[in-house]
Amino acid sequence: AAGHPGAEQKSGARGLSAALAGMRPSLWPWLPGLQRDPMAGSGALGGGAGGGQSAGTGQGATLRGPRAPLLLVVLALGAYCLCALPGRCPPAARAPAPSAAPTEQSRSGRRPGAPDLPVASGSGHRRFPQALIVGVKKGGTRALLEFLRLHPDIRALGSEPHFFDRCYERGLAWYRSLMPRTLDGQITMEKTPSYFVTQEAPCRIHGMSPDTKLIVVVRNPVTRAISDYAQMLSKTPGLPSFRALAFRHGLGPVDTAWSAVRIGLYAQHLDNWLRYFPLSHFLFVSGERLVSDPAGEVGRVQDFLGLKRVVTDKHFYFNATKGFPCLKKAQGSSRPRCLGKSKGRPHPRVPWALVQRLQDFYRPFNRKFYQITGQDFGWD
Ligand SMILES: Nc1ncnc2c1ncn2[C@@H]1O[C@H](COP(=O)(O)OS(=O)(=O)O)[C@@H](OP(=O)(O)O)[C@H]1O
Repeated sequence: AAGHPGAEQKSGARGLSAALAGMRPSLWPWLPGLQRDPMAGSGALGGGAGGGQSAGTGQGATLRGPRAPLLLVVLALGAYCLCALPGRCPPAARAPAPSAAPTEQSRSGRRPGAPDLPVASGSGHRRFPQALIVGVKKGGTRALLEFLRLHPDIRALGSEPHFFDRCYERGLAWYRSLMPRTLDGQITMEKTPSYFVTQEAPCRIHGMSPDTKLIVVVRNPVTRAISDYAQMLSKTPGLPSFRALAFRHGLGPVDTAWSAVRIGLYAQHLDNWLRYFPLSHFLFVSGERLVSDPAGEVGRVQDFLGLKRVVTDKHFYFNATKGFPCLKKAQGSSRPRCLGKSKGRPHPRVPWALVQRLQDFYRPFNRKFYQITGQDFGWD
């Protein structure tokens, strides 16, 4: 059911993606010793195209030999599997044309003269998103999207398409076919939190449209990591303890190879995005304020999108049972609605000493993030 939090597509087949993803380490000038790693284990998959290239590296001699067709079939199958495994990519609204290089016009998503895909039924056109919620996982991305959907000038995809991380081979025509129809002046949006930590995502999104507006919901990286772990635990009850995963050998240094830790290195991920987009294309939303003052944060997002502030405090109430703000009326309904059980899960208890160690670990990254964004998120 599109639009329901339960409809979100979550990670899968990570091993294959990880195996295919290329390694791109690069040193951080301001934090010597830390490397930028691919996010293969974090739900941030290095897209199949890159994977295909990695898998093919060094195979030049073989490709010219008699096994070349077999190898090509294997590579094509691998790339196909990355996007075709059940539950990984949402079905297209209708069969799209095979992937083709987009024209300048089709990239823009704003239909400057050239026709969009023909309208089969309903009104409006399916367009590329002009704005994306690109992260972060467990930041509050679902809440933000559901709040924004109340705005009449926003049409958003309910599920996470994972196009720029997992399904890129399906092509831009396929991606656009997933989008809801919009009338002129309406904004198309989608959210996939793993984009923020996907090495290839900024370049790919820039290729779709360099005008794309990018929204990042950030939350204290320590709480975020614990929230991430709570989600993992709900899916895999026998998981090792938080301590065992977050610290090497349970006692040693913080393990940045663990996705729940690595996702919180916001400054490091942002650095990759800033190679493709100027800072003015970003809006950073505080996950904490989204809970304490949802109308205020959604107000900032509406301003950023150039929309009238239609969603205001009159749309929210605080649900004491849930412990979160909820909507007085959900989109397309006259009834109140809170997010589902997967949002606002109880967190496992993590000893205070470990929390402190993680806070200390993240402090320089947080400071760098505040410095780049010009916003103090108050995590330290
Ligand atoms: N209004 C409202 N209702 C419920 N939950 C809310 C709300 N606003 C923000 N949050 C916080 O959103 C956290 C989940 O973040 P995401 O939606 O980004 O998670 S996901 O990456 O899509 O799985 C979720 O994290 P946990 O509390 O750890 O479950 C919530 O804290």
